[in-house]
Amino acid sequence: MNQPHIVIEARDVTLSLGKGSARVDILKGIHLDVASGESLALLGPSGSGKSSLMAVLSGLERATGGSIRVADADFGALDEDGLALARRGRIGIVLQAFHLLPTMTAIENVAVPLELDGVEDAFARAEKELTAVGLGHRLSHYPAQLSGGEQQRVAIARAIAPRPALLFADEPTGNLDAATGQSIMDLLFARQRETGATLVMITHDEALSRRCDRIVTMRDGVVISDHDGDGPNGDGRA
Ligand SMILES: Nc1ncnc2c1ncn2[C@@H]1O[C@H](COP(=O)(O)OP(=O)(O)OP(=O)(O)O)[C@@H](O)[C@H]1O
Repeated sequence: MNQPHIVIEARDVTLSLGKGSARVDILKGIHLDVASGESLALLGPSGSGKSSLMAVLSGLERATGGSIRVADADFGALDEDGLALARRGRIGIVLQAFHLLPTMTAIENVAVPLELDGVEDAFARAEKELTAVGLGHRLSHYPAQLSGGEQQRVAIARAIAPRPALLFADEPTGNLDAATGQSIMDLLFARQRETGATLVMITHDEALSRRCDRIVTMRDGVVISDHDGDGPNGDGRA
């Protein structure tokens, strides 16, 4: 069998903020390989460093030490512009607060970033993505006219529309009721598998984490466990 392609390679990654007595060591030597197409849940108590790890792996924040390669880009060797370019089209992010632009309709929220990236059929693609998440009848609605679950579906469509190799999600169901959260996760997993994207998802929900191929647990800035979940590429082994 072929070796899986590694899309995230983190080696001894550290993140410290502040200087002198104000210095806080947030990530204390993270070693992580994530294979293409894998879904990975990041679990851990509040303050354990999950969001910080996601920020450095997605190129939003620069690690203090160690090395990070994502989709064959060496993040340590890139300046801010290079990091922005490396993220563009390769990395999609879905956050707990949906961060839709309130003055734009659903279709504009998805299409305008595509247009800025030079995609020619941006509106046609946005319509297709919104239809795929069940919002074909809500294209011209503004975020304020949509429910929380619908807004999160727009955010998912927007993150997936550029066909990123990597999808990061930070508690994507945190603001939704249980039933809506469940349907959003069904959708996120379905779209992730259809597009072959790798998914890294922060969650506090252990049941949800088990739906991923792999569960990585952090505590106090380090990984304390890494095992298979029940997702199609994991086999449920502890
Ligand atoms: N800008 C900052 N300056 C100082 N400390 C920070 C900063 N950002 C984060 N921290 C600290 O780093 C630690 C890790 O934070 P992080 O947000 O990554 O944790 P988390 O596991 O995602 O938590 P949560 O589940 O509550 O979102 C926390 O102790 C936090 O207070």
